[in-house]
Amino acid sequence: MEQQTLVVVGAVVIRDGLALAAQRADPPALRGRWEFPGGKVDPGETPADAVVRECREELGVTVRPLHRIGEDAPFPAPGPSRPRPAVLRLWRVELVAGEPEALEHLSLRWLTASDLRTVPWLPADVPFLDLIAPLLAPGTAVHP
Ligand SMILES: Nc1nc2c([nH]c(=O)n2[C@H]2C[C@H](O)[C@@H](COP(=O)(O)OP(=O)(O)OP(=O)(O)O)O2)c(=O)[nH]1
Repeated sequence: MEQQTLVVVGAVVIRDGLALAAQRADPPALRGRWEFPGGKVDPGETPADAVVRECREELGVTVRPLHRIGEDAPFPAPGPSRPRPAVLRLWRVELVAGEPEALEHLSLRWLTASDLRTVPWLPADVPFLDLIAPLLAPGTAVHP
């Protein structure tokens, strides 16, 4: 039987020309890799609502989705027995309230365009970096 494609949303929080990147804590195979805060869309939930929910759960902040960045990027999501077909869908979001905290991640970093490729991203995120870099300040952050 064909498996339904899983939709994973990621929030690209940009503030003062810096993009927020989050370092995964788990599962062990993904620990230490970097991603955009987010997760799986729940049944009956819109992807934009999932972005807002995940940012509240993972960062403790309120965000407002602005627009999607690029197209869905297919990737094999790790499953309990074998990988599931999934797509990564990124949204640019505005930080409305709160200061992001690593509630579920190992750490957070604010990245400039030149910092963007200095962290080991999950593979599905890499094609998006060319679209995100032009939205960011060019130089190296003083307090990344
Ligand atoms: N959140 C997020 N997940 C990503 C990104 N890139 C990428 O390949 N993934 C993968 C990692 C995971 O296999 C999957 C998302 O799973 P997740 O564990 O974050 O989802 P979730 O928050 O809903 O967690 P759970 O309820 O299943 O525990 O998508 C990204 O930028 N952000």
